[in-house]
Amino acid sequence: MNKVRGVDLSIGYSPGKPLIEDAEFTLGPGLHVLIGANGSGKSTLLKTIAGIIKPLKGSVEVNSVNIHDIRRREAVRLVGYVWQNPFHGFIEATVEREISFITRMTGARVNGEILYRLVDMELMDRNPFTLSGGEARRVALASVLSIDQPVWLLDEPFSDLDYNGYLILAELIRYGVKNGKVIVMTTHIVSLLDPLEPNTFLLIDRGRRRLLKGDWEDLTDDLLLGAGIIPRRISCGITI
Ligand SMILES: Nc1ncnc2c1ncn2[C@@H]1O[C@H](COP(=O)(O)OP(=O)(O)OP(=O)(O)O)[C@@H](O)[C@H]1O
Repeated sequence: MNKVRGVDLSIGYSPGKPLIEDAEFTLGPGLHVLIGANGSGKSTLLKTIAGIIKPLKGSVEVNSVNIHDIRRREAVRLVGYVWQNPFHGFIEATVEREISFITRMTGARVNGEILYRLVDMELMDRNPFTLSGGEARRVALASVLSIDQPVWLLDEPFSDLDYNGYLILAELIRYGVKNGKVIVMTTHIVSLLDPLEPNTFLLIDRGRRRLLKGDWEDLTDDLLLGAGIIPRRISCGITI
């Protein structure tokens, strides 16, 4: 069974100023939604779980392996991390090379169904830096997730997508959950996630530098507003 564990985990960029302190969590197969105000540390936590940033304290275990103790190519085979701004990750001159980079790096096989669902083949010869926001998002998702890792970390994956893109990604997340993956994704719009019936939420309490975990059904507008996150009923408490 796939599993991500945070053990006595403190994260951030400066030992004197952690973003999250002493977190203990276990995430099993299913969809887990990471929420928090701007700058609270969502991307930093995903990058730490992916093995890209070292924790200030403690460790991250993915399927019982310390993600910071293994080689980069092994970590990438285990955890697919799709970054927040698609253009920040592009390095190749064509979409085709961008998508095949991960197989050249890891030697892992591509799951064609994931790839072809996300990317229109007509884009293959294009320069990735010339793509529209939604096209770039789908290429970025395909360039990481096409090797079908057991753990997927998605940083605001629905940004830039139109309704068709939303449905394709939603279907991919359902496929991942059905196949026992641990999926952690961030969002600022929790109502987009309700149709996917997430298992849990992880909420970063910025003031206390804590990571709170709960069942998705228990994520109320009061809790969201208290943490500075957009509530489901957007009219709550807004005065313009
Ligand atoms: N490389 C870095 N060095 C130093 N500080 C950083 C670095 N990257 C991010 N930060 C800071 O760490 C804090 C958390 O950033 P992070 O990107 O994890 O937040 P976030 O919750 O994902 O925010 P948002 O909702 O705005 O995307 C911010 O104050 C940010 O300025």
